[in-house]
Amino acid sequence: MPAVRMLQHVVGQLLLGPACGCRTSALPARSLGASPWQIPANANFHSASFSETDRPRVLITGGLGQLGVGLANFLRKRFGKDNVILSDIRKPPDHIFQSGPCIYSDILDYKNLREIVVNNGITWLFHYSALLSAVGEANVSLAKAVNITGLHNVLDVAVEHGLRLFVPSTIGAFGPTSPRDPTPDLCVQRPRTIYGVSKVHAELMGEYYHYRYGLDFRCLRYPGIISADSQPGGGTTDYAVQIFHDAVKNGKFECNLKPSTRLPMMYIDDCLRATLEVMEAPAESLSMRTYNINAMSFTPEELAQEVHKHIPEFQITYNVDSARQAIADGWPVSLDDSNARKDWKWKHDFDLPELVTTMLNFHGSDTRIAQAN
Ligand SMILES: NC(=O)c1ccc[n+]([C@@H]2O[C@H](COP(=O)([O-])OP(=O)(O)OC[C@H]3O[C@@H](n4cnc5c(N)ncnc54)[C@H](O)[C@@H]3O)[C@@H](O)[C@H]2O)c1
Ligand SMILES: C[C@@H](O)[C@H](N)C(=O)O
Repeated sequence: MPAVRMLQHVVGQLLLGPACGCRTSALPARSLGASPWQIPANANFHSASFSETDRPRVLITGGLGQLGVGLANFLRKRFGKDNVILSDIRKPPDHIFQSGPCIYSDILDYKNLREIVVNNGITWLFHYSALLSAVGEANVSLAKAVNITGLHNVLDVAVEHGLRLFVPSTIGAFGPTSPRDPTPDLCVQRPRTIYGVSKVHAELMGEYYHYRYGLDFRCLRYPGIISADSQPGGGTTDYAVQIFHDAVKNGKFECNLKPSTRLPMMYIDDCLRATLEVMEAPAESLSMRTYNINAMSFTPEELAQEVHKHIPEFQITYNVDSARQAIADGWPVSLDDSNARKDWKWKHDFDLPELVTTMLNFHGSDTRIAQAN
């Protein structure tokens, strides 16, 4: 067989994969330089090579946003302070810098990402960098770069170094033509935000890399996440965090969504626990690689009523932001997370009353401290 045809044949076989449906181990071109078909004899790109008895060495990208610091604290309790590296392009406040390893990393810089993974022996990567729904619409070209090009860099580095990779998806990965109450794991996904489009892309690319290259990709679709000690980064569900700050500080809150806008929400402790649980789940228990997780759904009106039980003078007014409202109107009302509950025993702890009590206690005690000083 002439050399060129022989090469075409080899590449063709690699692209088609074995008839049995087993995973192929050809890597994307960037991982092996110019010759994608030169696979080393001892290549093992499955994270099964990672000994389950060892503690993972963790990198979190975009770690200085609403969720990353909480994730780092949570993982450090389990795996040790120095085994979890926070990274971001932002400068950390002193208390975060002193709480454990925290470094600069721009996910658009592939070489820098690879250097961090190699120099620190990273085995697990949590990819949190993103532009959220509202800020993404305000800067589509940056959102495309961070959410899509950044993801490509992370996928390639993860496959090249056999990492276990977690990428969060979102309720925003669904759109107005998806079934909305409840939204199943597998259904029409036609989001109308760049954020949603980039997250569907992330789900599909991660799953493609899993089946094509054996990447240990794991993904959860988070609801709107509510946290007490961190500020949200420009999403549509931000009102459900801000309401607690304003209720405690001013006794009133101006909401940018309509009173009847029902969305899926989750307290951060449940979100972080779900994230670790899916990362620690045995691969054979995962019947899919992207799961919905669900906790509670409420409207601004219902949230305000619950806050009112604790702060009787609390008042809510509405000044609807049409851009955010349009986004929220196309999102699910609740997620069907029965697959997560069945496969890896997911169960949420916080419903609306516990959420509100916890959030107000947190802010209330802060306020008392502030007044005492
Ligand atoms: N917060 C939620 O309600 C929610 C819900 C669903 C999914 N998620 C997902 O969880 C992840 C974390 O969310 P979050 O709320 O912490 O987001 P956030 O907006 O608060 O933080 C994102 C971080 O990414 C960083 N970043 C931006 N460009 C970067 C770059 N080029 N390189 C490295 N870092 C960069 C930002 O500096 C920021 O600190 C995101 O992927 C988000 O889509 C969040
Ligand atoms: C839902 C979630 O992805 C984010 N909080 C947003 O509103 O954009």
